[in-house]
Amino acid sequence: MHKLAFNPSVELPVMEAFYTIQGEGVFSGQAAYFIRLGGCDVGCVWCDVKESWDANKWPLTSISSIVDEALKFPARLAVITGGEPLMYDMAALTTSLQKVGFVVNVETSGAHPVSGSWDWVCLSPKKFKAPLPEWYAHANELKVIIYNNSDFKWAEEHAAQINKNCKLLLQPEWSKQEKVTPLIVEYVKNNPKWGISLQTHKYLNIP
Ligand SMILES: C[S@@+](CC[C@H](N)C(=O)[O-])C[C@H]1O[C@@H](n2cnc3c(N)ncnc32)[C@H](O)[C@@H]1O
Ligand SMILES: Nc1nc2[nH]cc(C(=O)O)c2c(=O)[nH]1
Ligand code: SF4
Ligand SMILES: [Mg+2]
Repeated sequence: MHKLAFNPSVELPVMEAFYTIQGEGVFSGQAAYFIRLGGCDVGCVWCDVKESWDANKWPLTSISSIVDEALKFPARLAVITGGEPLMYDMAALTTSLQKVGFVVNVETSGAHPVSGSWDWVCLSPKKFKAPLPEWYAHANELKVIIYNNSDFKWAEEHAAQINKNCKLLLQPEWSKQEKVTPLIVEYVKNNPKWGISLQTHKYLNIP
């Protein structure tokens, strides 16, 4: 195991934190404070936030100041994303946010072990580094990115292992949306256990 140069129960590399509307998934349309942690080793070729990958680029920020900033906005929904937030032990960040009244959601690939106290888990499995099976019990939302036709099979492989209460969503990869969105529409009509998730913030031109 790689040893971290910082203590994730005290501080974390924060690329950015911003108040916006959750654009994707079940919470789409809800005001939320996003905390984007630096660092990811999954390497998705189509990742829309590749600047996040190198954790060393981003300032170590104390958990208390992350929480203080979050409290400046009226919503009490926090979304932890990245990068891959589960690169780090999420216990301190999540419990600190919950203690002051936040509902705490995560966006994760599931490629790293479960940690943290989550109110809602969006699991978005990646072919580039598959999720650990322990995530299937924790996921509230399985959000599979469709980049090409082979991703429908990948989606079903994870749906077969997920807990029965988990929402199943297919989301077009942004650069391939014109090509894949019609395929997703037909797929969902034929396989109604799935729903569609769009990156609505990109249409709204908000962060
Ligand atoms: C940037 S990732 C960060 C969190 C975590 N590493 C993950 O992949 O779930 C946030 C969400 O954006 C999705 N995403 C990333 N790049 C995308 C793209 N080009 N098109 C559509 N969704 C994308 C991911 O699948 C994930 O659900
Ligand atoms: N508005 C907005 N909604 C989002 N949902 C998931 C995002 C992410 O990058 O994790 C994201 C994001 O970057 N912006
Ligand atoms: S796991 Fe998430 S942050 Fe990492 S490369 Fe893939 S989409 Fe980007
Ligand atoms: Mg995003």
